[in-house]
Amino acid sequence: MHFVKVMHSSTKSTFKRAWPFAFRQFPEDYGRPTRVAETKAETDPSESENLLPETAPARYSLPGVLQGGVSMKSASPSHCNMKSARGPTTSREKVIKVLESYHEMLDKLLKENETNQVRNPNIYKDAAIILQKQHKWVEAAKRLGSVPGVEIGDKFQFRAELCVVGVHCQFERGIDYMKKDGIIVATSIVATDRYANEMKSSGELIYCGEGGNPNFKSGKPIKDHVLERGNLALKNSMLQRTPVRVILSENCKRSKLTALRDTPQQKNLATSYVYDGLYNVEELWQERGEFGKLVFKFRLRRIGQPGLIQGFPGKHKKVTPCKRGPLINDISRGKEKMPIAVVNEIDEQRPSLFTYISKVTYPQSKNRSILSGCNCTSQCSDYIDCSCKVKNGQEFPYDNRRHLIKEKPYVYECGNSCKCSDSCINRVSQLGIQFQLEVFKTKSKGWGVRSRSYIPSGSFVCEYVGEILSSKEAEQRVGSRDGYLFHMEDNRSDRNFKEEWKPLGKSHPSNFSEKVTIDAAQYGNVARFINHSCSPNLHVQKVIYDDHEMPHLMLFANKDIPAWKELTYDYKYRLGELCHINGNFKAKECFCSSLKCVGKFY
Ligand SMILES: C[S@@+](CC[C@H](N)C(=O)[O-])C[C@H]1O[C@@H](n2cnc3c(N)ncnc32)[C@H](O)[C@@H]1O
Repeated sequence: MHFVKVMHSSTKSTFKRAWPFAFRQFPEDYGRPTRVAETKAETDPSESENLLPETAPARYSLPGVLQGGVSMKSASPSHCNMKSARGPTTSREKVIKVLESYHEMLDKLLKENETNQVRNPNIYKDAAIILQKQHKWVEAAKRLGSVPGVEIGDKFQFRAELCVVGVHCQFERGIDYMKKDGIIVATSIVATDRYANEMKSSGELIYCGEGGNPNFKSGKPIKDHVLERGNLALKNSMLQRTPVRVILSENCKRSKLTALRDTPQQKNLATSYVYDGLYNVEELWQERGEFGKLVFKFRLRRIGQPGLIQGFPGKHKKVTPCKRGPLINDISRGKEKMPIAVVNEIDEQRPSLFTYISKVTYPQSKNRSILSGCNCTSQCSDYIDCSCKVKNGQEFPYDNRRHLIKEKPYVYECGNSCKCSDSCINRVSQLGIQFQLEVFKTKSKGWGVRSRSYIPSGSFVCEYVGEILSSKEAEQRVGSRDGYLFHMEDNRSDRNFKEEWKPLGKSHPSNFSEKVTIDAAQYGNVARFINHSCSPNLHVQKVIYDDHEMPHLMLFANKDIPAWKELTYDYKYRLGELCHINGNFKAKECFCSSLKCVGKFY
């Protein structure tokens, strides 16, 4: 069990509070987080971004009792002629009226904007703000519970429409909140498919908290989520048992009319928002997100209401390709920096048992002196004569983004005996896995591996880790577990390799003459699940960085790899001479489905 402390300060005093957070290790489940057993709600200092005043007392609508009594499911003005001759009287009519006003204002602003050279990206928000200033929004204050006149299934075209009808009064933030009895509680959330939100068919929503998201334009660093603002409000909603309105968003084709005014990028895709009713927050926990930082996850369950919409509306593929939750949250059991989930959408099978190890234990070198480290005191890139650079053929193998520049017989990274700093440009693969990998069940190749995020070409992905076997031991194991054997040939007799050592004015120590095999059947890491492909997106690079001479087998991306694409390498790398060791090594039918597939692999 371990504890994560989340600190925040109070507005009234400077006292700081530590919030204990518990994760239980399930032997069969590799660390599913526990329910947070906290009973006291906490206050948040920063509420300046709330758009509506909080003067009115918190009002509840009983779950299931929706006001207005109108059965129409579209609140869009173009679909509704609910106006009374005397002006709007029912809540539903008020909602429709304000949406009409919003669209009129938007049309006006869009027309004015047509002549401008630079398009105003805030036009949708501006239209809503003008109406707010004219006191035309339906609600004068934020409220808890359902909004009179808005029905489950009502669809909205713009985020700003949610504000004018009072369903969700934040233009950009996913979580809206208000003060109730001195503490902040969530009023509504918008679950978009941009973040790792997941809708379960049972009316259960796993919602990713806010903050720390990447901003590629500003280059701001990605941070851990903090228990403040919306995240704190959702936690308080759980403790106070207050309902939260849920709005689901989907990407959809824009209407022809709107598309006429769109920029080319906007033309095809737009988002629409569907009100899905009231939910209770049941549980929260922290986990590593897509970018390796800690994120808050909230489990919300829909309160029994009519008009249930199951799941995100329309096609909703982007949230996660796996509709079922992970079978195992982290198969490495904390041994990697990032958890590695195991998912299976094909059947009920779990991966067979093995011991997860994150490092290969190499025998100690007899010839330490030759591979001694460099003397650079800060970054090796600052030194022309860095001895590690010389070893690499007078050039660093990695560029400034730490991407491998080209495949080489061997790469020499700075190691323990080097004097340079840990952030040296020549330490890359030894830092371990940097992308959120996932083990998943494939249709025809057993388990496979994919990344939850995009991997740029040249990035280090993972090491092939397992037990070190001598040739003799390997021979004995061929046949029984050849699927996990990786034979490492000593190609230091290669011409290229000899060339690399010329600048050092000596020949390479060759006491690594023995052929070595890595067996990942019983002891291994995520790489043991990576399948073969005849047109792979990874390649194997031998990397030396410790003061022993044996190379590490490092897998690098050999092309840009989109998120969720299966990671593969060509098994020719791992077999070398092994298939000739004995006749038990049989070719297997290849199911890689690449156009270049040769039908078989070893
Ligand atoms: C290192 S394991 C890869 C993980 C394996 N799929 C699993 O379920 O554990 C190698 C084995 O995966 C299967 N495999 C890998 N690539 C394949 C491919 N392209 N076509 C068919 N089977 C493949 C073969 O059974 C092979 O012996």
